[in-house]
Amino acid sequence: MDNLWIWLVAAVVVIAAIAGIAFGVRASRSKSAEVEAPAGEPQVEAPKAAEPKAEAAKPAAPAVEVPEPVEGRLVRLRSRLARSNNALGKGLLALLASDKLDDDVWDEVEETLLTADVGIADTTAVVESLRERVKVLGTRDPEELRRLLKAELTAVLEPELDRSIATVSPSGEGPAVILMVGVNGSGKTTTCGRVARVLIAEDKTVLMGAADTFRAAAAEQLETWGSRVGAKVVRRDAGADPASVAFDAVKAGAEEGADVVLIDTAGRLQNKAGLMDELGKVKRVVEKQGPVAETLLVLDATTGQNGLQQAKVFGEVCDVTGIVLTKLDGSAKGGIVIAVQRQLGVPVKLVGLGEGPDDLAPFEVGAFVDAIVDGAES
Ligand SMILES: Nc1nc2c(ncn2[C@@H]2O[C@H](COP(=O)(O)OP(=O)(O)OP(=O)(O)O)[C@@H](O)[C@H]2O)c(=O)[nH]1
Repeated sequence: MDNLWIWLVAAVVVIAAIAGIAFGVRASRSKSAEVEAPAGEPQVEAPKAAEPKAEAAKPAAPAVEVPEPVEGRLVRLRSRLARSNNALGKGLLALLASDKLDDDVWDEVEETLLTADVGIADTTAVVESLRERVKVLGTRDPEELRRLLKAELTAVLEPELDRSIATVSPSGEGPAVILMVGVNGSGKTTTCGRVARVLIAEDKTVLMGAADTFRAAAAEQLETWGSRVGAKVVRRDAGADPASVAFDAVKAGAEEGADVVLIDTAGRLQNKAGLMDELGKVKRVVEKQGPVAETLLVLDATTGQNGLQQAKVFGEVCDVTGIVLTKLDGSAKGGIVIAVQRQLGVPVKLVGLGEGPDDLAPFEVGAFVDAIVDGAES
């Protein structure tokens, strides 16, 4: 009997020990699972051993961005324009509000416009017309003076010019080809990427050609811009003939039915004859497949008079149809918009007001003048 009790107790102890070990293992498993799951994230079930490995290793497809709508961009970026050109509007309004509007004051108005790079001919035109109207109306009311100043600036900015970006080929067939030209560092590659976003926001299909084969990083930079919005980029090795890359890009664009092909070219100094000839060749070769729809000259607004000289030389080499003024957010010389339009006889179509992907805005005369004159108050 005693032996039976001893056997019974021993059996209970053994069963309890086995149950304890099993429970311990389960508890520690679930604990380690808890530790592995990042805080705040839902716990994901561990993949079953039978699942194929390749599936787990597959990289996630990059998300395609939806660019910001184009309409109203300049209004959104107005504060940057007003901030960089605060002195211009403020200075002009302060002068017009002087007790006595005599010759000295008008000389100062002229000086302020010239300092903002408005250019001699337009400065003279604005001052003469403003002076005449103030005299005829006999007004000294600040609101009336503000209105007159805005009207004069608007008039020299030629609001009637067509500032749209061509998205149809002049031949009516194949993609509209847009060439991006300018000196080194003016922002051509960035502008190519940002124009692609502008066009994609307007439901166009875009392909880009990396014909800047001179700067090794330019093609990669362009590919990054393209991949963000799902636009294909045609590129070749560094040092390849830019004209042949441009040709291939236009061909690929035609084959794929793209609406627009944007060609990024290498930055060139306007006084380097060889490079300028090369640019002419890019254009000629592209035109074997059809006329170029648009040649956009990308100018850095901070370069002032030098930018005007660039505009002149590029205008002679490649028939510029529109100007993109970049870095206006960093320039107090917003008057360059007026001067460069006058110099080339073609409109400023786009302005860059920051380094963000959607900080490129269609140029609107009204919003620009408002930012410069009214921005002075903020
Ligand atoms: N603040 C500001 N920076 C800009 C703007 N547009 C371009 N940039 C900057 O200007 C720099 C030069 O731009 P890129 O696009 O590389 O110039 P690029 O003309 O292609 O240069 P190259 O290939 O050397 O001729 C970059 O750091 C851009 O982010 C703008 O509107 N505002």
